[in-house]
Amino acid sequence: MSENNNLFLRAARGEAVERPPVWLMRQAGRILPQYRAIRERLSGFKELVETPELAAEVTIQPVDELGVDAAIIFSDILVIPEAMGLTYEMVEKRGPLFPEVIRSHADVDQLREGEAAAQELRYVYDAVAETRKQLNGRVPLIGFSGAPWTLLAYMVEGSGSKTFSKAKRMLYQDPALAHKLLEKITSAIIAYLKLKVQSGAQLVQIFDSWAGILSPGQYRTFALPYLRTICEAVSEVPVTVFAKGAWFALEDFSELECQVVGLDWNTSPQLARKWVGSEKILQGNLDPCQLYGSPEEIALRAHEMLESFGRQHIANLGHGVYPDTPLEGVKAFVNAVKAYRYK
Ligand SMILES: Cc1c2[nH]c(c1CCC(=O)O)Cc1[nH]c(c(CCC(=O)O)c1C)Cc1[nH]c(c(CCC(=O)O)c1C)Cc1[nH]c(c(C)c1CCC(=O)O)C2
Repeated sequence: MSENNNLFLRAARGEAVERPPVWLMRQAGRILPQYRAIRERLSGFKELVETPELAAEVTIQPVDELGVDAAIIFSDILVIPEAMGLTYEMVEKRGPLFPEVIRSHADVDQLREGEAAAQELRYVYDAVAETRKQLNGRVPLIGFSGAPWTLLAYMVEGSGSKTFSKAKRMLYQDPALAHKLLEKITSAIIAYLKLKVQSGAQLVQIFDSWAGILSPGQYRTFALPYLRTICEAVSEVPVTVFAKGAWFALEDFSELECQVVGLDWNTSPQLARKWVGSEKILQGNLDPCQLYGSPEEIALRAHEMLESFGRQHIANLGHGVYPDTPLEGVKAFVNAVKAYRYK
């Protein structure tokens, strides 16, 4: 079947579409039995990320299995810290771990930045090119990166955390050090995203997963200026900014040079539209836990969501799909969106 579906890109560019496109954050992963089968054969998560043929294979799995309108390249936001010089480990059932973390100006001085960092990630560009080749126009391919603040959070904290208090402590005790690190991260992200686009990524999404733990003032100081720089620098393709928990910054996002703003489930579509303004496309935002419900209930809630967003919308969950979500629930969501038509 060689169907060419560019609904997602048309919607992201603000063109008129017959229904909203649908995809899910974290669609390539443990919800799919096909993914788990490949994962079990391998030494670990990093082997999958660093082998372009395998990364391409799992990137395309949700397109085949779920019928989503976009693919997102299988990788991780932590490849950037690693390219800068901080190796990460993915510990089974516990998540990311950085054996070495950033504590001082000397630590930051040693990190690679910009093009030098981005050149370390050849395996990602190869995976993007391979995926585009195999997709052969079926659906557009999304590239992504972590946002500067979220990457700083991992590089200073060293692992996931409820509070990220070590990372936040740096913002209060040594803001100059934080800014120096954020600048280096930002230059690496920009070079990385440009190479990803050159390799075939057709839209890029910036994940600011830990936006919601900053106060509005801190977000304006330590996150927004760097997001602005990235959005201005990456003008080749549409850009999506997804800052989880940052409802307080939605008004600021209206001024970013991005086309799409991702929303978590804590924000109502109406309020988001009011704050973000009429220009941008909104993406989201069903509660991932809704997919534990019955298929009928999921279809009903998806329909309600689509009605309250109206046009200029890309359907998604409000965060990544949880690994233990029944496939039946995921499919009920995707199919409900695909059955919808704008009036
Ligand atoms: C914060 C963050 C990370 N990684 C990512 C984010 C931002 C999105 C978000 O807020 O959820 C982004 C990411 N990570 C992964 C993708 C792949 C593409 C997709 O969305 O389908 C994407 C877009 C694969 C992955 N990244 C990871 C997995 C699971 C690892 C496995 O297969 O064993 C996958 C499929 C591991 C990972 N990677 C990360 C954590 C905290 C973990 C452990 C928690 C978990 O297990 O989900 C860091």
